[in-house]
Parts: sequence; structure tokens; C-alpha cells
Amino acid sequence: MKNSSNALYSVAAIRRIEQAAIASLPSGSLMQRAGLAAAKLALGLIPSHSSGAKALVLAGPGNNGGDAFVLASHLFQNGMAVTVLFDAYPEKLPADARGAYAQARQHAIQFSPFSGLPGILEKQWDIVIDGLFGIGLSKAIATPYRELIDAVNRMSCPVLALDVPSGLDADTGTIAGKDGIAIRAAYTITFIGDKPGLHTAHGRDLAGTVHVDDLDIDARFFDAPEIFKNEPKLFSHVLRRRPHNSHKGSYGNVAIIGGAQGMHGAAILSGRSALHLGAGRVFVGFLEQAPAYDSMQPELMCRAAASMEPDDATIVIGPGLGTSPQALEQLAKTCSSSSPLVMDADALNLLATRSDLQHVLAQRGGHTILTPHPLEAARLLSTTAAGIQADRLQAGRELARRFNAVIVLKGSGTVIARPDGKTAINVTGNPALATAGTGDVLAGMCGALLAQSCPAWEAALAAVWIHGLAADRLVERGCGPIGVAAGELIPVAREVLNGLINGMPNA
Ligand SMILES: NC(=O)C1=CN([C@@H]2O[C@H](COP(=O)(O)OP(=O)(O)OC[C@H]3O[C@@H](n4cnc5c(N)ncnc54)[C@H](O)[C@@H]3O)[C@@H](O)[C@H]2O)[C@@H](O)CC1
Ligand SMILES: [K+]
Repeated sequence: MKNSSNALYSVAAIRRIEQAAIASLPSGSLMQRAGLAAAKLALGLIPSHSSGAKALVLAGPGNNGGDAFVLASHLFQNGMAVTVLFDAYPEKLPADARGAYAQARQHAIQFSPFSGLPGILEKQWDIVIDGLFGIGLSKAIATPYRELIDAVNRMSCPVLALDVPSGLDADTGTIAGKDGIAIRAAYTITFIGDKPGLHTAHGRDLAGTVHVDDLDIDARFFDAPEIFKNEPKLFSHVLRRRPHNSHKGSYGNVAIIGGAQGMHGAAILSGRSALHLGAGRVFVGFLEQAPAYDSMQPELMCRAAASMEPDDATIVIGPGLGTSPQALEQLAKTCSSSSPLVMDADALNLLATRSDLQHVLAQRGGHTILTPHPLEAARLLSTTAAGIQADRLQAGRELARRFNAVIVLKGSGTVIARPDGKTAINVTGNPALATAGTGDVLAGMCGALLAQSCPAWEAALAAVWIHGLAADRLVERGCGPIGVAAGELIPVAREVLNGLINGMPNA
């Protein structure tokens, strides 16, 4: 399973792999490999390393510190001036780390306790290595490590974290403990396998660019992964080139239901998005007075929602829906239809208040995708947004089980979960998406892909990935992250989808 390069492993899974591998190897081998791999990466990050560049290495009281000692020895042997900040009892280090400490002590590496920090902070460093805590972190980081991390986070030189930025929970991407603190790294080299917490919640901000080194552990020790980084290889098999002999009926109908008074724009955005992601026909159903047409996109067919027959279309319900009795009526009609379905925004807020509809939804056949942001997810699970963010993977999986649906839990590192527990974390996208209407665009994209016969899991993965990449392209072009309007994502998302399909090998 090692060759699943987009696999993500929980800390429990990493521990199982590590223990099995350690038992088959001479003692200390994995730590030696980890320290060497990290040193090679660090040397590559500092072009001037041969001319006495300066490295500050932070070493903690466990095996993460052990990795740091091995790395310190290698950096020294490669001509760097190395200072190690270490403030624990060497004799209390775990065995492998103690060995690595003794090894480092044989070199002219400067060791300093934390009391030496003020002088150390005045120096210019070419790189800081964070080897304080890895997957053994068990509580919030407090004094004296807190002050050290705070100081390092203010430094301008690059920080390379070993395994996990210290203070970050490798499973959840949260900062451990109440009032905890974590290293903000520019790079993280993570060992054995990649970890979900590096890619969701605070993970993307704190881990920087993530490198994975499997420490050459034999593939037989790796469990079959259940969590993946979202990549086209998870969904591209359902994307199809268009045959010449096809027509609009070949690509499905999408019916958007939303657009209460004052919120027409949300439904329109969703409709435009569904159109540009390839739906054959798009209807937009408005709760009250429907506009005659969308003058910027006259291809959309604007109707009164009550007059629409949802059974021959993929339904996207929620954008601008509101929570009126008419909205509830539409939601009830939709839940009992057998059409492929995307539920977003107020449809989710209404659903949270109606256990009868929740039951109908969980029983319905057909493909269902729910796209909550953390607050909507919190309402569905009767908790708080903070409760959801404390463990986004667990929340996504719980929602998927409860509603028998594919869940897209939005946020940094969007979590896509399905009822059997398989979970993906999306790593495209950026803060340009933190603006009104981007959720409406995403819901329309999910609808378009469902309408073109993608199964719900693949449709959700593809939509989230394309949506994020569209935002990344806008930023690359200098159009963001500040001030991107949701509608700007749509033509770029179309470009991304066509690029994906055009780049596929001919079947
Ligand atoms: N055992 C091995 O051979 C290998 C270990 N590896 C490294 O070892 C790490 C895991 O090592 P450990 O299990 O020793 O764990 P860590 O080194 O991550 O941390 C555990 C130590 O930190 C203390 N601690 C935890 N949270 C604290 C907090 N908030 N404040 C103060 N002290 C705290 C614990 O009491 C313990 O002493 C991995 O992340 C990885 O870097 C890798 O080198 C792979 C091989
Ligand atoms: K670390």
C-alpha cells in the first residue's frame, strides 16, 4: 500500500507500522534514516550550506528530539555551524534518542539550554529545525517550550519541522490543548506516511510544504489506507471525453432550487456554475417571483420552484433558499424524490430542525451529496462549529454515516467523507474562497457532475478539487486571494475540467 502516494495515516496507524518495522530492523535504524532524510532536505533548502551556514536545531525530550540529534550531526558533517537548543535530561531520553544525542555530542556542535535563548535569538540563522515534539505530543505546549515556539514563529528564516510542526495534532490539524501553541513551519518532512492533520484545519497554515519520507519501510508493513489526499487519480476514471454523436440530453438536467426574495443571486451563481461545468440543461427554481431570465446568462431557464418537476433532473437545493414554510415544502419534496441530490446552505439548516426529513434522506435511493460548512455541520450534529473543527475527519464521517450521503465538509482542507468511512482531504484552494457565493458555485459544480452520471463520491471529489484549483489559478494570475468574486471561479473551473479531460489518455 506504500505506493498509494496520496495515502494519509492516522497516528495509530503510523505507530503500528513503526512498531512492526522497528521489530525487523537493527535498533535505531529508523531514527538514523529519518535524521538523514531531514538533513538532506535541509541542506537542499540552504544553497550556501557549504560556506558555514548556521542552523538552529530545537530538540525535545522524545524521539522527535532523537531525529533532530541525528540531523544535527549530519548538518555539522556537511560544514554547517550547528547550535542545538535542548533543555531536558539526556539520561531520560528514549534509548534511540539517547544514542543519537551521544553521537551528536561527539561533534563540535554547540548545545544550549533554553536560558541561552535571548542571545540565540539575536543571531541570524539560515534555517531553524523543529524537533521538539512529533506524534508523541500529548497535551498543550506550555512554558518553557511555549516561549521558545513563540520566539521561533517571529523569526524570518525558514523553519523545517520534523514529522509534524510541534504543537499540531497530526490526526486533526488542531493545535493541541486549550491555549496551546504550535510551530509555524515553511516545510515539514513527515516520516513513514503522510498525516491528515498536516492538511486540514490549522495544518495547511502550520506545516507549509509537506515532504513525505517513508524511511524505506517495506510495503508489507503498511495498512490499507482509508484516508487519502484528494487527487485526480481518485476521480478521473469517471470523467469522459464527449463523443461527437451526443446532444444536450446526453449531459443531464440540473434543477437549482433556492433563490428566495433578496437571495436570487445565490441560485443564479449555482445555475451558472452547473452550466459551465457541463450540464446539458439548467433550470433555476425560485421560491417566490422568478425573474424572466438571467440577462448575463440567458441559457438558464428561470422558473417558479413550485412549478418544477424534480424527478427528471439532478437537484441542487439550498442556494439562497431561506427557511420559510415554502422552503420547507420544497425540501420535503426533494428528500422524497429519487433524483441525484446536492444539499447546501439553508437546505441543511432546515434539515437540522426536522428529524422526519433526516430519516427520509437517509433512506432515499440515488446519489446524495451534502455540502455543509462547519456551522451547518454543527447544526446537523447538534454541536458547535468549534466542536466540528476539533476533529473535522470524525465529523465528516459521522455525518456521512448518519445521512447515508457523501459529505463535503468545507473549510481549509475540505473533508470529503462517505458512509463506509473512506475519507479524502482536499489540498487545492486558498483563502480566495473565503467569500460569499463560493459555496453556491461548488454546489452547482457537484450538481453538474452528478447530472453527467458521475457517482456521488467521485462527483464530490472532482468538484472540490476543481473548485480549489480554480481559486489557485486565479491567485497565480494575480487576481487573488483578496477580492476574488465567486462568479470568477466559474470560467476558470471550466478550464480546469476541460484540461483534465483533454489530458487523459485516449481510452
Ligand atoms: N521510534 C523511532 O524509532 C522513530 C521515531 N520517530 C520520531 O519520533 C517521534 C515520536 O516520538 P515519541 O513517541 O518519543 O514522541 P515525541 O518525541 O513526539 O514526544 C514525546 C515526548 O514529549 C513529551 N511531551 C509530549 N507532549 C508534551 C507537551 N505538550 N509538553 C511537554 N512535553 C511533552 C512526552 O512526555 C515525551 O517525553 C515521531 O514524531 C518521529 O519524529 C521517527 O524517527 C521514526 C522512527
Ligand atoms: K516537530
